[in-house]
Amino acid sequence: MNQEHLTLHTDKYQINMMYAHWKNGTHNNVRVFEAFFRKNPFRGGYAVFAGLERILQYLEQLRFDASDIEFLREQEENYDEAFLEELADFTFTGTIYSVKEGTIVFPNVPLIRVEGRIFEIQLIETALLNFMNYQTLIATKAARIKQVAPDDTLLEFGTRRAQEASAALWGARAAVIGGFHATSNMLAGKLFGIPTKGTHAHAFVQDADSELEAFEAYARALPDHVTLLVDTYDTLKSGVPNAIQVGLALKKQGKALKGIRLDSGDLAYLSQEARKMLDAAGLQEVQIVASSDLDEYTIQSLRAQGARIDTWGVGTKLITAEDSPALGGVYKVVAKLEHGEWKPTIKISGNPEKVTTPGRKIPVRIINRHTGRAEADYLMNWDEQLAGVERLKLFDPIHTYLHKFVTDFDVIELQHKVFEQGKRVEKAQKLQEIQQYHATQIPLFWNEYLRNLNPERYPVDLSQQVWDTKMQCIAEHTNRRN
Ligand SMILES: Nc1ncnc2c1ncn2[C@@H]1O[C@H](COP(=O)(O)OP(=O)(O)OP(=O)(O)O)[C@@H](O)[C@H]1O
Ligand SMILES: O=P(O)(O)OC[C@H]1O[C@H](OP(=O)(O)OP(=O)(O)O)[C@H](O)[C@@H]1O
Ligand SMILES: O=C(O)c1cccnc1
Repeated sequence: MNQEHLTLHTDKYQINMMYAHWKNGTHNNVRVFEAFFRKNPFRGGYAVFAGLERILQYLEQLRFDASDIEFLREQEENYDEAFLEELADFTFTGTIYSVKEGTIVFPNVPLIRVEGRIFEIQLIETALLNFMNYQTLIATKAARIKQVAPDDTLLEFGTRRAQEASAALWGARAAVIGGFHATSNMLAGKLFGIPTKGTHAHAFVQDADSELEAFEAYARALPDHVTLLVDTYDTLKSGVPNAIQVGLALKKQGKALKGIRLDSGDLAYLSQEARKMLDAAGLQEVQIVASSDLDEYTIQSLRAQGARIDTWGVGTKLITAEDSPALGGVYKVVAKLEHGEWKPTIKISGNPEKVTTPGRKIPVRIINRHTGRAEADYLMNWDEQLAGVERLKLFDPIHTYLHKFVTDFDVIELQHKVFEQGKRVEKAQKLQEIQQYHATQIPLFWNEYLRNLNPERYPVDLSQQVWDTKMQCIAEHTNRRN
């Protein structure tokens, strides 16, 4: 995926702003933008950050080629030739700090901080949010599914229903970050090193003269990986008995039937009955795979009903994030470099939740040493220090009278440098390592913040300095208006 040319994968207004800055001589001004989201998806309590790898690949290839320049010339007669010449020499020279993929994250925590020339860092907003928002959404959905079936095998089956190819591929990768074990998408397997898995479709059964012949033919071809789809005609009267016949024949050859797949009907009842039939035939090792519009709700219900399902194939509802189809991540300017100093900048809104938090900030996670659990995320100014602080006041940034003190705590920095003056400084991490890292995040949080249904709001607090700066900025703007 390294070779994708996505420079014009941006909104026209970004290029218009670049042009207006260039025309007015402000294009070299250095600014800081932060990417964050305001509301958790799926009415949940958290999200799982993903999308960074694609953002880094995109930034590495960010050049306007001759056809891009020609297209811009055609699209906008106001663009000067000298501007287009400037674009021909464009490279990204900014510096970026980011949360690691797989990190459990919360609303209003800066996930990515981008610093550099406004000319460059304005351009990348659209693509950066596109990648972050989609992949974070899918990784989160996957994590929610993992939560209800932590010890079962989870297969990503969504490609045919995904919103086109990139979503299928990067969605499969995001699903693995959230805890899925394998994908049916072969290209995702090849590109990202994801294990691939597959059974067969109804078409293969319909193509043969009988279900049994289809099963036998399939087992002859792939004797080491036979999972048979048993619901084409009648699951319990035909599919399972035929699968058992093939399973017993494979056993005689010293091989084994790996599984059967249920794809319709009452999956709780059918899996229980199929389990009994397989066990009675001495095929205890045969696994039961289920698919059919599954998500965390159906899987949880099926498990509560005592379904005997070992492996879940999850497609549409995962890859399209069906019940929460977009994450509303935003990219906001928070500081300007003026005479060598970072000056905070704010966006005021009638909606208090949309007022931005100004300043070049560092997000940290406060871990209680006694419990080993996270107390809150804490946003502080880049030049603030927590080393030596013994008693830290945490207060709610909206209802400031709500506060607590923490005394014995560790501090985890959430962001690290991934791009430095235009050079990638973060190597691509193995996907399995990202998945493992994600898994190690879970015990850091009380279950009340992570549970799927009606979770508590995890505290994301501001340091006194950041809060004071915000109030000052609001006051300055209010005074200017009056
Ligand atoms: N025991 C169960 N409890 C709760 N939900 C179930 C149970 N069994 C199946 N489901 C879910 O109910 C839905 C059933 O879908 P639907 O009625 O469209 O048909 P189907 O049985 O899958 O058949 P077909 O695919 O032929 O349309 C699916 O989302 C499935 O995951
Ligand atoms: O249900 P999902 O979570 O999306 O999982 C993927 C679905 O894709 C296949 O169905 P197919 O395209 O053959 O159509 P179907 O819905 O009629 O089974 C498979 O049999 C699953 O049912
Ligand atoms: O391998 C399977 O069973 C599969 C793959 C994609 C979609 N549905 C099922």
